[in-house]
Amino acid sequence: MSGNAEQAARARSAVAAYLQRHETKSLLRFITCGSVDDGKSTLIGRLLHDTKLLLDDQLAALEADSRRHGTRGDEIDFALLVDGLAAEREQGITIDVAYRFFGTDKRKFIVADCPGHEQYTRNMATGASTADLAIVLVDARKGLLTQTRRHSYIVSLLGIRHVILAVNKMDLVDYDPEVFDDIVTGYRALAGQLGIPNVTCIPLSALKGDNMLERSAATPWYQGETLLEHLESVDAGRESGTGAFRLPVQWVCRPDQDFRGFAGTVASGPVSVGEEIAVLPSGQRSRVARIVTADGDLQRAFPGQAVTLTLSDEIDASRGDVIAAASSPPEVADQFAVHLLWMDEQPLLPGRPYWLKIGTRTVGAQVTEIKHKIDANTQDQLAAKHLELNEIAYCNLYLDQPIAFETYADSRELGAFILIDRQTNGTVGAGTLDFALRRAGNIHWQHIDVDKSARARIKHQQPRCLWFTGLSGSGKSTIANLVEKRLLAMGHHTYILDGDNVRHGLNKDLGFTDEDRVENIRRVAEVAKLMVDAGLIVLVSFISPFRAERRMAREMFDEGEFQEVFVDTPLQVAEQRDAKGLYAKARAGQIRNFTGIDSPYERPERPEHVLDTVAEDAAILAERLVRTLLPD
Ligand SMILES: Nc1ncnc2c1ncn2[C@@H]1O[C@H](COP(=O)(O)OS(=O)(=O)O)[C@@H](OP(=O)(O)O)[C@H]1O
Ligand SMILES: Nc1ncnc2c1ncn2[C@@H]1O[C@H](COP(=O)(O)OP(=O)(O)O)[C@@H](O)[C@H]1O
Repeated sequence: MSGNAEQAARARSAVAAYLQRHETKSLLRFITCGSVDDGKSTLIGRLLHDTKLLLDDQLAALEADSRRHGTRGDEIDFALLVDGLAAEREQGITIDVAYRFFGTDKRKFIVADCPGHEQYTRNMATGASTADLAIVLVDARKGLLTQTRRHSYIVSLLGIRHVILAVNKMDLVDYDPEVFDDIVTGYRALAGQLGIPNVTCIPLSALKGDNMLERSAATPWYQGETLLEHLESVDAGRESGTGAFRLPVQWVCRPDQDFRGFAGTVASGPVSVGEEIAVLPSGQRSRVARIVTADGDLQRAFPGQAVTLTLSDEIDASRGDVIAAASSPPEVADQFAVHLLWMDEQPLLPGRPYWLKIGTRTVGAQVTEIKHKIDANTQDQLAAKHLELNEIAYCNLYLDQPIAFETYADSRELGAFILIDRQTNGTVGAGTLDFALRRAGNIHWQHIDVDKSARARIKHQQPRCLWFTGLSGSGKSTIANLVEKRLLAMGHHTYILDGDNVRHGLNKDLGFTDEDRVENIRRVAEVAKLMVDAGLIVLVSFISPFRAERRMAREMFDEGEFQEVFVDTPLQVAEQRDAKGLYAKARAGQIRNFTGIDSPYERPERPEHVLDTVAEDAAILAERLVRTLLPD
């Protein structure tokens, strides 16, 4: 195991042991937002230390560390306690969130601490996604800053309804109530704009301990709760929308013929034996026969419990389905308006296929439109064609299959999703479902009696899509042209879709930015699919520079129907040929985003055919390709 993995495993078992010890107390998860300069680390460190429930070994390590590196003489430097951030690798992405846990007589706490740096929006979103409350820290001397606004926006976006505005370093402004009041007035206005319903403002000095655990004599004008009092007493439980039973199926347990159980964690509930349920998205109904757990059967199960349900009817449900109360099942849809936070170095391109994971379900997904991106610092809405790392946008999202869902306002389990890159399997985005754009049931697939094989039969051919990819001037059009002539001579019914031609009509609105190329390929792949459905042999001749879109095109077709033909001509050679004079123009800076010059070409990894145009003549390559495709 790597150091990180070991650290993560240790942290997990420590968390589990801790939670068990404090089982009967309610749990508050919170996040702290602010920077080290605001005194964030000192605040968390003091909370952990002064509640005296800091794990002993952590404390020992801290005292040793402080003596070695501390900046405060013999005093313990609380900042050291939280600055060692645990790097967590989640789906291939490094997220710096440190989780700390502590408890008092009244409550147990898990605090997520995220770096406050501007670039770390994604870390903050990760920490905030499970939190019930956020402490937003401001330095009394500086007041509200751009980052205060950014943090509060992300807090509101992720549905946190309780904020403590911790006005820190009051000792450095002589505990002046006017300073505090001004900051509070400004923040209440901001919270109002962002729709954060519950805000509690506390004047503090984390360093001196004022109003942390005990009321400070230095702020006689403050009558409210101390920070710890508030954390212990606030009722920040998330009311789930309907509170109706939901269980996303994690796996189907089938040890023998007689037992079939659906295992998962109850997302909302409760659920009882005998209760009528519906399985979504199929809509089949049944009743709960048994609620099985490792410690025996239950009559009733509650949110957070891991259970296996058996049903009284033979019903098909698989991983990713949702079992729900039949009286109020979640909706089913395949198009949504969403808020999306982009977390990858590679930009988000509308039309590019990703995997979407929601609850236990994974489906194909595309952002069909970016409505606008949102400046997290100002909440201004800006036009955007793509999204960069840490950008947030309001988008339309389309899924390959309908899913059971709830809006994020109603359920974090069934209303929050992540996007996963299909090549790298890394998490590239995270978002919340705002509402369904189209109920899956509204547009039906029209059944047509005459099908692809009937159409192909009268043409005496097997419909195919020959997908030629390669640099401009590599020889795609030349060879496709020769192949078509040859096929026609053999009596086949064909059609060529050539980039240059299609860009004069169907795709004349598109240029050569990455996002326009993605859309260019998406459209031509859809057209090619229709033509194959019509029974034709289609030759597509597009640069199609990105693997993701060629893969998307491939996945639209049946097995063996799609044949990728890589016209493998080195850039140097294509540039030398320069049949259209475009390379010369690109080198002279007259054309921007030219493939191979200042726009990438991703070589195919496993094409069905590779044509070496340097070694062989176009006619020979075309002839060989036809013979390979149609050996008789
Ligand atoms: N910036 C830039 N980059 C690449 N190509 C350019 C550009 N500007 C114009 N052209 C001409 O457009 C043709 C490529 O269009 P495609 O639709 O095949 O391109 S892509 O698949 O969307 O990348 C391409 O045709 P081919 O040379 O036949 O490939 C060029 O003639
Ligand atoms: N072996 C070869 N295969 C294909 N084209 C070749 C070959 N050798 C030279 N060429 C020349 O290269 C150019 C390729 O242009 P074109 O077919 O329009 O490329 P693309 O469609 O990939 O942009 C043509 O002028 C063609 O005559």
